[in-house]
Amino acid sequence: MSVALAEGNLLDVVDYRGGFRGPDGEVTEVLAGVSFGLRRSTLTAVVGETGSGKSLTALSVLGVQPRGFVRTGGRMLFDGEDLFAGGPRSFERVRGNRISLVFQDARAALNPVFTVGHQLIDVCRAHRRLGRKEAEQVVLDMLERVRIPDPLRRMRQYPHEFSGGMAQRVMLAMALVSEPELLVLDEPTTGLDVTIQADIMDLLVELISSSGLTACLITHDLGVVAQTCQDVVVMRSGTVREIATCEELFTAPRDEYTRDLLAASRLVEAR
Ligand SMILES: Nc1ncnc2c1ncn2[C@@H]1O[C@H](COP(=O)(O)OP(=O)(O)OP(=O)(O)O)[C@@H](O)[C@H]1O
Repeated sequence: MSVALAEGNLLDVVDYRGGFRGPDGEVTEVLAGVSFGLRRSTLTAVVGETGSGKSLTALSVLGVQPRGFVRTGGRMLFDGEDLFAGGPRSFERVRGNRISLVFQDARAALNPVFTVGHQLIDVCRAHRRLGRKEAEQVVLDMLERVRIPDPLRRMRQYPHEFSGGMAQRVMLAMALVSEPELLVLDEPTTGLDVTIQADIMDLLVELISSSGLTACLITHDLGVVAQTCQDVVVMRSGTVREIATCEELFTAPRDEYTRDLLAASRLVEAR
């Protein structure tokens, strides 16, 4: 599926292709021409069955594809600049800075030997020119914004002292402390209790709308998509099957695969 580049998109993924090299040296394509755009200040969901290429696409936006992945074509236009054309340096310049990633396993992403405050302050100072005291204040404010109770005490604690939901809030704070323009969220609430998932999604929606962020949410949960997202990209087998506004997708899906996906999700809900 091809898309016209829309004026004003923060990110355009254009005919992005790639795969993994097998023992015979041949590349087996798992992304077979992915194209979609992210409108500014909009939350876009990327949905699709397991193995459809959602995570690989998301990781590629940050230039952190898994070892063995080979790009065979396509462009990644961030704010008009083709990140691939500039090589690894282009990705290094924007990663963690203008583009942040939150993924599923928050505690695995935190370093167990440093306090949470120490890690957040380090990230803050790596991306913003702030003195230690100023960075501490920014981190404290951010922990409040992600609704961590008693943030000053929490800053002195280690990751193992945080529950899964609280650790995910810390990851959100870490992603936001550099004031990114684009936030990529890869299954950010999978593995958490249902009520905590809902809390985190509420928080995300509030942060996104209050800060004008552009965000891309990879998820299996169509219920979450219906409640939170404005745009939806449906992927299957390394291709984009449908791009629609959330309203269009749920009321008048155009693609047969989208209709199957919606029907399967309703079956799960009905159980
Ligand atoms: N490191 C790897 N080595 C080989 N193949 C891989 C690797 N990572 C992903 N793949 C393959 O690439 C394809 C796309 O994977 P990807 O993780 O992007 O799917 P996904 O849509 O995010 O799935 P899920 O919803 O299960 O996370 C799959 O067929 C997967 O098996």
